Amino acid sequence: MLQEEALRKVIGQLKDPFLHISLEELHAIEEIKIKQEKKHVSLRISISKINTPEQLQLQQQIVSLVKEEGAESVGLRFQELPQEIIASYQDTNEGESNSLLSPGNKTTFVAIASGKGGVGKSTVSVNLAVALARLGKKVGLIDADIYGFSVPDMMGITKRPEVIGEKIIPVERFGVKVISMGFFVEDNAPVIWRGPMLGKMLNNFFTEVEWGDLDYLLLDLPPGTGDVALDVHSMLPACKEIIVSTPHPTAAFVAARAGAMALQTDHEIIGVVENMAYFESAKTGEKEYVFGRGGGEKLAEELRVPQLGKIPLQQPDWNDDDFAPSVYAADHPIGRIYTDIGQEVTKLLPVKA
Ligand SMILES: Nc1ncnc2c1ncn2[C@@H]1O[C@H](COP(=O)(O)OP(=O)(O)OP(=O)(O)O)[C@@H](O)[C@H]1O
Repeated sequence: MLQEEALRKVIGQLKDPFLHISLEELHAIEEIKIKQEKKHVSLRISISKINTPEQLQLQQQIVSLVKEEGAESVGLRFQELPQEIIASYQDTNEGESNSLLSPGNKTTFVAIASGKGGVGKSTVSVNLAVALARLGKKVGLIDADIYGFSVPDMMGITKRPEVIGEKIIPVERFGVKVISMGFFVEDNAPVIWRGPMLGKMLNNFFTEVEWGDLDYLLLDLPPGTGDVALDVHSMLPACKEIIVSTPHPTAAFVAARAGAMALQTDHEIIGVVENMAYFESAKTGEKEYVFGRGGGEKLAEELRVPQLGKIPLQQPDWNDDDFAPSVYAADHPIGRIYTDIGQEVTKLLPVKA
């Protein structure tokens, strides 16, 4: 009697002729159908390149192994492995050539920084990433706020990244490819690692993650001017920066410190976003400047950069079917402001050809 499990085992040991990785590891055996009475086995197998002499050779090996298991006839169909899986193995085989950190890479890095916590830096990072994706750009987002990761929850991500071969596949949400420390700790446990380990973790986010082609990779930095911000500065010398502040003049003063550090490390600041700028009454349309006024202007002036936008105080309309607590819909007034900021970013930092 022909057994599917036994067939999977013997075929799984064969290797993809180009990647030299076993079919089992590649999850390449897509389908096995057995007709016991006719002793017929039909198979569907994925490989990295089809219609080649190597495919023919593999075909012969499979047919003879299946016959050794007792089959009298074998039907075999090949299909191509998904591109991201092929790329993930090619990357590890060909070293760092496709890495985001390699010199020829066309991705523009944009770090979102703030002088202190709680000003809405993560909210801005998430919504700017979504806005750029809505504008048709290929966007990645690294939640580099390694101690205080919040991006997965904010975007309503419940999945965890898949690991294929030696590569991590980012989770895609609203068209944005996301990686967060939150994916790699159990039960929301706080992260107590220190400097060097964190630097390594961040490095892994660049080298071990299969990002594919990206126009923009946004980094939600931890607040302040700590280790991780420094690591980003040294790892990504060409990284651009957006500074988020609240309108209070003191907040702007603290944010200027993050700005000063960016300048010291030659990171170009492209602009300032003032978050929680005002509260607009739904009834009268009157604006109340709850957290003060003028901080964004002051900061922009001090750093000699434009203000990219002012975001009022308001929560997104939560949608129970597609819950993402911090993502504003495209037609929400704040969603539109983010689209404008996204457009401004694409003008200041055009996609590299
Ligand atoms: N424009 C806004 N209107 C209403 N609530 C907001 C706005 N921006 C941010 N918030 C809320 O403020 C809180 C802090 O925001 P967020 O986590 O983005 O700040 P953060 O600067 O990244 O903080 P931390 O650096 O401490 O992680 C969150 O609860 C968020 O939902």
